[in-house]
Amino acid sequence: MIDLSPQQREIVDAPLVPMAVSACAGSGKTATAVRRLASMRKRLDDSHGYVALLSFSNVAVDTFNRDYNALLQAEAGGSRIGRVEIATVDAFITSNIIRPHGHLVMGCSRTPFLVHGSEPFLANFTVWDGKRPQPTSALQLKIEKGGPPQFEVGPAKTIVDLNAANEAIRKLARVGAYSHTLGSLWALRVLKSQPLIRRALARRYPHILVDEAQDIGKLHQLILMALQGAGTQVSLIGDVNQGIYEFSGATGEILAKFADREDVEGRMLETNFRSVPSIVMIANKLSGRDDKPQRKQPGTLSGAYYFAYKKEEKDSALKSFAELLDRAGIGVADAAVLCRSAKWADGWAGGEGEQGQGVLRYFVRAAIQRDKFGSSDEAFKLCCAGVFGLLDEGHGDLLSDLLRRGGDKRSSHLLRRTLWAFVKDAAGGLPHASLVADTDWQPALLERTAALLDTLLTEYGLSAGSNWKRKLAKRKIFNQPLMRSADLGMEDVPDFRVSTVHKVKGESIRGVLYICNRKHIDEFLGGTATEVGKIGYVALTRARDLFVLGVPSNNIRELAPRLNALGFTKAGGSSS
Ligand SMILES: Nc1ncnc2c1ncn2[C@@H]1O[C@H](COP(=O)(O)OP(=O)(O)OP(=O)(O)O)[C@@H](O)[C@H]1O
Repeated sequence: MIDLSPQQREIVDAPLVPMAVSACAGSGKTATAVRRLASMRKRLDDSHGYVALLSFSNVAVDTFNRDYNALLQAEAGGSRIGRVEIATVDAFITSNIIRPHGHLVMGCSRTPFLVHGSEPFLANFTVWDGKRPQPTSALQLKIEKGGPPQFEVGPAKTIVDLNAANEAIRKLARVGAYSHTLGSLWALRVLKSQPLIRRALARRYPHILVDEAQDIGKLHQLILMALQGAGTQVSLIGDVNQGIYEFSGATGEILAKFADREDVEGRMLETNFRSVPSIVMIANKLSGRDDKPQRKQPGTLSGAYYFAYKKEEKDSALKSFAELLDRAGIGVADAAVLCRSAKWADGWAGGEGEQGQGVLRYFVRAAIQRDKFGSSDEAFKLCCAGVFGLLDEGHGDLLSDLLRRGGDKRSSHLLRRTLWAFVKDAAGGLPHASLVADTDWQPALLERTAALLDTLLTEYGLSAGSNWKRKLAKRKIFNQPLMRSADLGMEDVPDFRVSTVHKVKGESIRGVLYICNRKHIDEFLGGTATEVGKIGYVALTRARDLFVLGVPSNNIRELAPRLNALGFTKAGGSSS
C-alpha cells in the first residue's frame, strides 16, 4: 500500500463538500479517488445514499474497482462497504436514467436500447443531409459557444436541417433505439421534464465524484449540473492539459470553471510519481505548470530523446527504438509506439488495418485484435457487431443486450458463450489473422460463419438476413495475410505494441516512441493550448523512464534547436 502525500491526504480527508481537483499527469489520481470514495462512504450519515465514482473508460472503472477492493482488503474487516457505485459516466446514465425512464420522453413502449451502428434494421432509419441519406444513429450534436445546438453527420460533418434531424431522432426513439449521443440527449430531457425523477436520483446519489473530468462533454455536463441542481454534490478531478476529446465537445471548460464557484473547494495535486525528472521538466515547460517529480533520475539511460525517421523505412526506426530500450534496460513488452491517428497506428503496426469493408471489416478487425494485440474483449465486441450485422432486421436490441456489462437475461448469457467460443477458436471459429486473406481467411470465415449462423437459428431462433453471404464477399480483401507475420523477413524488428495516444490515456509505460509529422511536433512544442499539443503532452507523460520523439528526417535540422532547448537529447536515428 502506498503512503499518501500530504496533498493527496488533504483531499481524502476534506469535508464532504463539492471539490474541484486540478491534478498533474502521474499524480496518483486513482489512489486519491478510491481513498476519497472510501472515506466519504464511511462518513456519510445518510445510509440510504450511494457515493458514485465515475470515469470515462471501462479500463479506468476496472482499475478503480481493483484498487478499491484492495484497499478494503487491507483495512480491517475486509468486506466491501456497501452503497458505493463505480461506473463509466455512460453506464451510470444508462442504468439510472435512460433504461428505467427514457420511455417517458422517447415515446416508446419498451425499455430503450443502445445501437452500435451495424444493426441491419438501422437501414430503415436515415436522415437526409442535403445530398444523401445518412444513418440517424450517426448524428452528432454540435454545440458552439452562444449558438443554438445543431446536428452534424458523416466524415464531412455536414450540418443537418434541425427539423429533419429532430424528426429522424424521434422516429428512431419510437422503436426504443438510441446511439451514445442521442442517449445523453434523452437522459437530459428526462431530467429536465421530470422533477420527481431528478430529486429521487439526487437522494439516491448525494455525492458523485467524476474522474478525468476534463473529458466531460457538453451533454454530460448538463446532466451532472441538473443532478447538482436537485441536490447532488458533484466533485471533479482531472487535468485540463490532458483534454484530448475536444473533437467530441469535451473542452475541459467545466473543470476549469468549477473551481471558481463559491460552493466548491479547489485543490491541487502537483507531484508526478510516474516519470523521471527530465521528462517532468519538459512536461512543465509545455503545460506552464510547476509540478514536482517524486522520482530520482536513474543511473541507466532515461529521459527524453529524439531521432530522425523516414516514413518508408519504418523498420529501421523501430530498430533504433529497440536499441535505446535495450540500453535503458526496458523490455519490448514494457514499451509502446504511439501515433496521433488510428491510420498512422495501422501503418506502423504493419498496415493490417487496411483490409475488408462494411460488415466484413468487423471480422477483420476482430481477428487482428485477437491475434496481433491479444485483446480478446475487443475482438469479442467487434465479432458480435459483425455477426449481428449479418442477421435479419428483427433482432434490433440483441447486440446492445449482449455487450452491456452484466447483461442479465439468461438467454443472452448462453448466446454470449456461443459467440465467445467462436471468437476464441482460431481453428474452427474466427480464422487466424495470419492466413492469406483472399485465398484462405475469407473462405474459412464464410464456411465457419455459415455453421455459426445455423447454431444461432436452431438454438436461439436468430435468423440470418438473406444477403448475409454478400456482406462477407471479398471486398477490399487482398492476397496477403491480415496481419504481418513475424516470419516475413521482419524477424529482427521486435513486435511492438502500436497504439493511438487516445487508447493509452491513463496508462504508465516504461518506454514510449511517439511518431510525429512536422505539424504534430510544431503543436507539441507550442504547449497544451491546442488539441494536438495536448495529445503530445499525454504521449510524453505516459513515459516512466524513456520518451523518444520520432521526427521526420526532412525536418530534423530545423526542429533540433527547439527540441534541444526544451531538454531533449538527440539519439542516433534511422538516418543519422
Ligand atoms: N503517494 C504515492 N506514493 C508513491 N507512488 C504513488 C503515490 N500515488 C500514486 N503513486 C503512483 O503513481 C503512478 C501514477 O498514478 P496514476 O496512474 O493514478 O496517475 P494519474 O494521476 O491517473 O495520471 P494520468 O492522469 O497521467 O494518467 C502509479 O504508479 C501510482 O501507483
